[in-house]
Amino acid sequence: MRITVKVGTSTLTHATGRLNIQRIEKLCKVLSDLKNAGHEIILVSSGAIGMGVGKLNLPGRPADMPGKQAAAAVGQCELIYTYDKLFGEYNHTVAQLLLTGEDIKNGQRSHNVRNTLTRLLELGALPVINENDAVATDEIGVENTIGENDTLSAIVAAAIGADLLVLLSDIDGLYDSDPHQNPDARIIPTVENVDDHIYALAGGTGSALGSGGMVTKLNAAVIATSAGCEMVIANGSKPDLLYDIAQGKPVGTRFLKRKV
Ligand SMILES: Nc1ncnc2c1ncn2[C@@H]1O[C@H](COP(=O)(O)OP(=O)(O)O)[C@@H](O)[C@H]1O
Ligand SMILES: N[C@@H](CCC(=O)OP(=O)(O)O)C(=O)O
Repeated sequence: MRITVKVGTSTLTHATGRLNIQRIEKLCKVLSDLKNAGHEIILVSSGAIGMGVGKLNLPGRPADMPGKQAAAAVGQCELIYTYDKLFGEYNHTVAQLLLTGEDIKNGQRSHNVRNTLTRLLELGALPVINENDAVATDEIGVENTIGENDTLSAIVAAAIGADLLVLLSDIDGLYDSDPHQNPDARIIPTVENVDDHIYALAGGTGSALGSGGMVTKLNAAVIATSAGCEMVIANGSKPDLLYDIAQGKPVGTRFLKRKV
């Protein structure tokens, strides 16, 4: 299977913004193993701004655009260095792609991105993708904000014909209301159609370092499932779940392919 995995900031970093070493080590180990088992893996990783916050010892996520861009420029270095090191331990070769909205929207450039990704997979490399936050302010999906990787990962999954998109978050899946607001919230195991009723369940981000919340994950589900790619939201604190998800076992929330 061709699997795109998106990992959110809250999975990769502690509340301080510093790298969660145990978490990222486990994630790289499982992804390496899935690759060894014959799956093609594309990783869309957030965390540049979060890690920049940690590395620059900032008190929190910057509110202004230049502050976010500077944090991203610092944090992206640490992020890709860490992936290169950890995947390298399992003999996997990492490739970095930093994309802007223009790279995805513009016909020729999106064609170039698709060609590059396809060739990297043919070569056995593991593409690690993030938005080019240091230069892009016109991010994908929403105007005047920076970096929204839920949508980016769905666009990538659709463009390269992935079979499965997994969004690893700080929560087990889509609930019938935000569990951080409502302790009685219940998880929804399967979604057949992302309609207004489903959108009405989604709230914003639950952490200081995350950015999208559930709404952007539902936008991603629409893009992925319309392109024939199933999508699963699962808890990134347990990377082992990826084994079950790849086998189609019930984990988190699975969004089924749209029927045509
Ligand atoms: N209906 C819902 N079900 C689950 N989580 C929800 C819901 N509505 C809002 N959320 C919030 O979305 C958060 C996950 O998104 P986000 O903060 O962007 O994290 P990440 O960076 O890991 O993607 C959850 O922690 C939760 O607080
Ligand atoms: N591109 C940004 C994060 C974008 C994003 O969508 O963040 P998140 O909600 O943590 O997945 C970064 O690397 O910091």
